[in-house]
Amino acid sequence: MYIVTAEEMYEIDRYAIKKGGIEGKILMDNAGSQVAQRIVQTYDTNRKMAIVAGGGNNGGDGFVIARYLAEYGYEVTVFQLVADHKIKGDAAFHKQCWLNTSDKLTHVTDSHQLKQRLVDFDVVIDAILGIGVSGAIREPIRSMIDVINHLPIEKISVDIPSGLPANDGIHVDQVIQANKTYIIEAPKETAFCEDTSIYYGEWETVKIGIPQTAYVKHSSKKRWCKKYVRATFPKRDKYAHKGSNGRGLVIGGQLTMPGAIVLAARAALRSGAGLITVATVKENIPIVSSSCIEATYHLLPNLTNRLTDRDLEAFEKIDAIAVGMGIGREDSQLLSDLIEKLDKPLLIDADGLYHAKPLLEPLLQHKAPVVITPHYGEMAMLTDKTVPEVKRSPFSISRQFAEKHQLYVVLKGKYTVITAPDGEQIVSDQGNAGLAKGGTGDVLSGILLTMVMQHKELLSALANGCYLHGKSADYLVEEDHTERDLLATDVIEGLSQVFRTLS
Ligand SMILES: NC(=O)C1=CN([C@@H]2O[C@H](COP(=O)(O)OP(=O)(O)OC[C@H]3O[C@@H](n4cnc5c(N)ncnc54)[C@H](O)[C@@H]3O)[C@@H](O)[C@H]2O)[C@@H](O)CC1
Ligand SMILES: Nc1ncnc2c1ncn2[C@@H]1O[C@H](COP(=O)(O)OP(=O)(O)O)[C@@H](O)[C@H]1O
Ligand SMILES: [K+]
Repeated sequence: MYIVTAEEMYEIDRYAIKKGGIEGKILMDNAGSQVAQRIVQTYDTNRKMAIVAGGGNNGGDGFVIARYLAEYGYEVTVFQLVADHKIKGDAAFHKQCWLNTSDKLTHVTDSHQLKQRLVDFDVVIDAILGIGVSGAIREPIRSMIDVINHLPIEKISVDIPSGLPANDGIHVDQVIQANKTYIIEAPKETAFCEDTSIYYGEWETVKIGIPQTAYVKHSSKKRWCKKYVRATFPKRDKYAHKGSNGRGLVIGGQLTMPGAIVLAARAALRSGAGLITVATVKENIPIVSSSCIEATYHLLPNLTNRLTDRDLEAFEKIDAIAVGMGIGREDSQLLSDLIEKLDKPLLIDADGLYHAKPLLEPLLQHKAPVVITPHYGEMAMLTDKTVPEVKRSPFSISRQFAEKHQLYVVLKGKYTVITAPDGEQIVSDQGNAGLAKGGTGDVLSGILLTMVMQHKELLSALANGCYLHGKSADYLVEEDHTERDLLATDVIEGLSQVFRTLS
């Protein structure tokens, strides 16, 4: 499934109209009829339907929905919230179609009037504003949205809750709080931003006949799902040996944080790595090795000094490195040596990200791919922004950072946004609030380390890793655990169930 910005959606519409030869009027008819069909499946015909229509094409969809719902036997009234001259083009065409068969059209000019009218209805269908919204919401629409939000009736939004922009990063002013949104064709960025997804209520997409090629050409973002995982997940070679499944190195684990590397190493092994070496301080090894006996160990005198020739020689055999889990924030030369002296794919997580911040220049010169896996707080630190700023613009901030520093960014959260250095993005929305616990990020790093070693294409490697992590948590919560008791170690054990569903 593709995710779009408003600009991309307009390009996609234009492509369907110009190249596909499907007229805008037909697309609008398809949109309205598809939404109406969904409504029919949810509500009895004795429910009174109010459609609130604005002046753009979203309002046009509203007129089409009215016509189809009336055909299905509902009592429908359209409340037109703008002056007649504002309704143009395809929307005016469909308004006329409605008027050809019905006289149920009421002009409403202020919010008091709207409130009085709507009290008699069971469901309000919000076709006020679509993806063409810009700037602060103007009166009287602003107060009308407020009135609708305060009415105790079901609210169904068409394409997007009115008032909400499609793109991330825009200040949200006044928005319909929908119970359900029928999104036309492709979800917009704001459906995957923590601050704005709430306005959509539940949502589903309706197809209106736009060809897939339009998305391939004009969208740079996908929502990752099982279909993509199956298509990109590497097959395990029957004749594989441990060397061919990837030799990974996990570096980290201060004396106070040995658990972080245990989780990462075990997750990497459970994800199918051939060999995992843990490089940590001597005192940690008895603890770590008793929890992860399959790994091998490399002693570091500390996590701050430069790497010795002996270290570098040992690391030469490695296919990829994950560094930073439980490494602490003391001044350290370790990361700069890994960047300068080894040309291995490098995944940097947790405290490693604090060490990476002053090394963004050398990281740009690193000969192998670099992946960073920040949560919102770490991303705010890396970009000198605040957490609310990152939350408001997860797509644009990740893209700017990935393009500028030529690295892969995995911005973790309820919606994890994965960005390639060329700006292509994937959203992974598997997982649940059971993952909101210390250690689950370390597990993700281990899984991603293995994925990086086993895939040819890195963006799908990272997306597949996030899918495995989230899906494991989802299965565990559906069966043996709850969001409350789920632990990071459980997520490692749950991986086998996810792998089974992929074969
Ligand atoms: N081929 C197409 O173009 C299709 C478009 N569709 C619908 O068309 C919508 C987009 O249509 P439009 O581009 O006409 O955009 P809108 O329907 O969002 O309408 C934009 C109009 O709303 C008003 N407006 C914008 N910002 C405002 C603000 N801050 N305060 C008050 N009023 C404001 C302006 O008068 C502006 O012209 C989509 O969301 C979707 O519902 C569907 O019908 C499917 C096909
Ligand atoms: N509410 C949530 N829904 C889905 N996934 C979540 C949620 N909260 C956290 N996660 C996931 O859990 C992981 C937490 O990582 P992180 O914050 O780095 O934890 P830690 O560093 O403590 O191990 C990320 O993969 C994130 O996407
Ligand atoms: K709307």
